[in-house]
Order: sequence, then structure tokens, then C-alpha cells
Amino acid sequence: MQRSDLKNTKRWVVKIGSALLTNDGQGLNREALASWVAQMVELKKQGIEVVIVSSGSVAEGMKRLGWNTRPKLLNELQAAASVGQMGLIQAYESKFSQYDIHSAQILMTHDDLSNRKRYLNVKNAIETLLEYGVVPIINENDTVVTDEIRFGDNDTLAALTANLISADVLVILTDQKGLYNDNPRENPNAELISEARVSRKDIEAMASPEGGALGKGGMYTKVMAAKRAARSGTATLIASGHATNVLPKLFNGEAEGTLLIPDLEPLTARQQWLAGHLQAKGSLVLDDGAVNVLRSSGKSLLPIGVKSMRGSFLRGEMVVCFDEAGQEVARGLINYSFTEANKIMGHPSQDIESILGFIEDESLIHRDNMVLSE
Ligand SMILES: Nc1ncnc2c1ncn2[C@@H]1O[C@H](COP(=O)(O)OP(=O)(O)O)[C@@H](O)[C@H]1O
Ligand SMILES: N[C@@H](CCC(=O)OP(=O)(O)O)C(=O)O
Repeated sequence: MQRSDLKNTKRWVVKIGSALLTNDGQGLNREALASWVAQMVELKKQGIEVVIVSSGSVAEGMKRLGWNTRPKLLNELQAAASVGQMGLIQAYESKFSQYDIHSAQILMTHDDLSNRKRYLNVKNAIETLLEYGVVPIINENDTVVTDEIRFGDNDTLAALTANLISADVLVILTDQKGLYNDNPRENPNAELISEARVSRKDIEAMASPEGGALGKGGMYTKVMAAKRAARSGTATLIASGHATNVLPKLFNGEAEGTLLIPDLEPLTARQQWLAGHLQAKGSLVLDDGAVNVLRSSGKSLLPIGVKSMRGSFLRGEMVVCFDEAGQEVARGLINYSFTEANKIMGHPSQDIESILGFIEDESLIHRDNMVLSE
């Protein structure tokens, strides 16, 4: 993938961050929003299907409620988000309708994406909207989230959306020109990176989790989002939403922002869904033999290879597997509850029935329900 290939892509997810959407915390920057809509209309004319992931509800809600600082309490954030989401959607809707284009609101929680049935429902709904030429506008459903089921930042939500619909391109528009080799807010000599392969280890260290006053996650979550997006073969562009005509320029292959080239091995659709489970209910520590088998021969995890476990999980819930040095090896859906798994760990599978009095499966995590970590 290089910039000149961007012209030949079909499906884009465009993420517009809080730092960009607001006039320094004073509600939405409507002029800028109108300009991005005009640019997305240009993309649509070129045959691109566009999905927006837009932040801004909390900032707009703060303005409407007369609050000067972002609330810390969850219930106040939820109140601000629900008031502000009205204004956010209204702003997009009124701009797109000037071009006779319909837009649609989709509010998601992490729970929606970790339930396989609901995940497929969202996917079908978004794809149907695209077939009808509608522009879906996605945000986290802040009103119902608790800390356990939140994405936390919209970069992650945008990457999961890119995986969900197998987007070719994820554009993350923010308040900086792109990814710098150091945080430009703190280091005036930081240099812009025009292009990097997403597998490069050093890019994570360059990206600080410190963002602006309104944004969440800073550049770190953007780099992690690019890695996640790469699992569906999606290329990520991080660019400034203030740059004139930035989206058509990117489409034309111009050297705006940072291109993060997807060079990680793509995962199957089901593995992407598994990898998208952000919250695990427990962890297992595996012995070296089990780690080798998982990494090299693509087999299921048997109870005999497990040395210890923590957490509280039920059958079918997500757990993370570590090696003895604490390195993540894989994650997957476990076939036994914590109490059951605790009894059978370290034992051969033929003993499961005599220990528990029943057998669900000879494996603790079946290969089809597991994804190896990077
Ligand atoms: N290496 C880096 N390159 C560019 N920006 C960085 C870097 N490290 C940290 N940042 C910070 O990340 C901020 C953007 O993240 P954030 O405030 O969360 O924005 P958004 O709301 O668009 O997601 C920038 O304003 C910048 O201060
Ligand atoms: N969903 C919330 C906050 C999400 C958020 O700020 O994320 P980001 O734009 O990645 O910094 C909103 O619309 O205000």
C-alpha cells in the first residue's frame, strides 16, 4: 500500500476527534464541520463509501449546559453527552441534507460488539446504509456506558468499526498534522512522520497518551487503532482536520499527515471480532509447552498446559493467556467457568469427566475461539 493506491480504495472510516470538533471547549466548530462534510461529499462523488466516527457530544453538551470544564463524574458526562449528541447529529444532518444526502445515527457500546449476534446486526445495518448511499455517523453510546463496557476513546471505536466493515482506509482527523516522533505539544523540535509500517515497534513509544484538554487517549490510542485496523488490511491516515481540503488531498495521494501501512498479518473476520473484545474476565498462565503449541502448531489450549489462573469468568467469556514471563500469548473464549477450570487445570483432558462429573469439551479454549497476540 502506498499513497497512490488510496485512489483505488472503496470504503473509508473517517474519525473526527474531540480536540478538533470543538472551539476550545466552546461547543462545536460548525464551520469546520461544514467543510469536512463538503469534503466527504467529494469523496462520495469519487465512489467512496464513507462512515463517520465523530466525537463532540460531551463538548457540545458542556456548552449547552453552561459547564466550563469536562465533568469527571460518569453521570454528569452522560448528561452532557446526551444533550450534546442532539446538537452533534443535528449539525451533520443539516449539512449533509444540503447535498441531498441522508445521514444516520449509530450509538454503540463495547457490549454491542462483544456479543456476536449484535456485532453482526450492527455490521448488517451499516452495510445496508452504505448500499443506500447513507452516511452512518457513529459515536459511543455514552448514556448507557459504565467503565466496564466503554471503549474509552473514539480512536478504538473507529478501528473496531473499520474491522467490522472491512474498510480500506481509516482516516483519523485530529488537531496535529499527524504522528510526530515526539509529542509536539512538549517538544517543539518534534518531526512529522510521513509514512511508517504499522508493525514498527518504535511508533508506539513516540506516541504519548497525553492529549489536549478535551481529547481522550492522545496519539497513543491512534497508533494502537492503526494496528488494530491493520488486522482487516485497513490502512490508517492520521492528519490534521484543519488542513485545507485534507480528505480529497489524501484521496489523491498527496503527502498530508502520516500514512500507517498495514503490514500485520490479517485476521479472519471471526478472529477480528475476538481480538476486538477489549475487556477480559480473567487470565491464565501457561507453561512453555502450551505456549509453543499455541504459537507454532495452531492447536487448542488444553487444561494440562495451564499453571494458574485469576479472575472470575463464566463459560464462553473472554480470558487472556500469558506465558510465565507475563507476556500475552493469546486471548479467547473459555469453555469452563473459573471454578471448573481451576479444578481441571494441570490435568490431562481424559480426566475432565471424572473431576467435574461432565465434559463440555476436551479443550479449555478451542482454536476457533482463540486469537494469538502480536
Ligand atoms: N507523537 C505525537 N505526535 C502528535 N501528537 C501527539 C504525539 N504524542 C502526543 N500527542 C498529542 O495527541 C493530541 C491528539 O490527541 P487527542 O487530544 O486525544 O485528540 P482527539 O480528540 O483528536 O482524539 C495532540 O494534540 C498532541 O498533543
Ligand atoms: N464519545 C465522547 C468522547 C470521545 C472522545 O473524546 O474521544 P477522542 O475524540 O478519541 O478524544 C464524545 O462524543 O464526546
